[in-house]
Amino acid sequence: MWFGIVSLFPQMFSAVTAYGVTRRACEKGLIEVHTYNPRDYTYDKYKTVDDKPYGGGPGMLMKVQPLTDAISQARREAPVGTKVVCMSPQGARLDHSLVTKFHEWGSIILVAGRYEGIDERVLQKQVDLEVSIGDYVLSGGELPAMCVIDAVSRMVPGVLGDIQNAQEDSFAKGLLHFPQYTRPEAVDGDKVPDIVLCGDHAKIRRWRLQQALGRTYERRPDLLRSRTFSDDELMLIVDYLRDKGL
Ligand SMILES: Nc1nonc1C(=O)NC1CCNCC1
Repeated sequence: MWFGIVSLFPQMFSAVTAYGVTRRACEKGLIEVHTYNPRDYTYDKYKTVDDKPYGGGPGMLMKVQPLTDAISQARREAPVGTKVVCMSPQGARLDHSLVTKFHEWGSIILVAGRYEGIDERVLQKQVDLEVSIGDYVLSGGELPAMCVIDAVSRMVPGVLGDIQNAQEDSFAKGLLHFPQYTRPEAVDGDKVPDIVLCGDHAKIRRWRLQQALGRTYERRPDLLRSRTFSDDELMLIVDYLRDKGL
């Protein structure tokens, strides 16, 4: 997977290239992260990348030319046809299906804006899709871009080492994750559920499915809206709710 990142703070991306799963993925050549700094595409003494908004208003906007030239350089180095995604609260919400789509693309250019925003003419002419990680405003698009890099990289075969992990990821199944436990078996009298210790993997799988279904029903019923349930799954949810006195 090829990532091109347009950002005024390329050093921030060491958070994904120098740590953990994504670091190892870079070292193994399973992912590539290339950065393009608009400030390197300025021609004035002060390397100006921002300016005041026409019509007044708070803050500054990122100027067209440095940003466009940085995106153009990313396009030149990217695989032919690589799409450009801008991280923005005005975008489509990032979810598992978008992450899957980005992985299927094989390459992506991510624009991480700063300041109040980006001149609309860049969005209209250069950006294929705006994507948001949530309904709140951050200081920059770098952290959202790193969320995309991390989530998409986990889908690349070999990155997690055990392909099952990605398939097991809760949202891969459209459900929240079941509760998980590790040693010790009891903490201040709080014991790991016996079912998890029983050694019967079929029973454990069934209990985990019930927990995932029940939790999703309780906490994120929106995720279940378009899901069709088997009779068995419906019974699992009913039993879950009964066990919790709901
Ligand atoms: N939420 C967000 N999901 O993606 N990007 C988000 C964001 O807040 N971006 C900032 C918006 C203000 N300008 C700097 C970038």
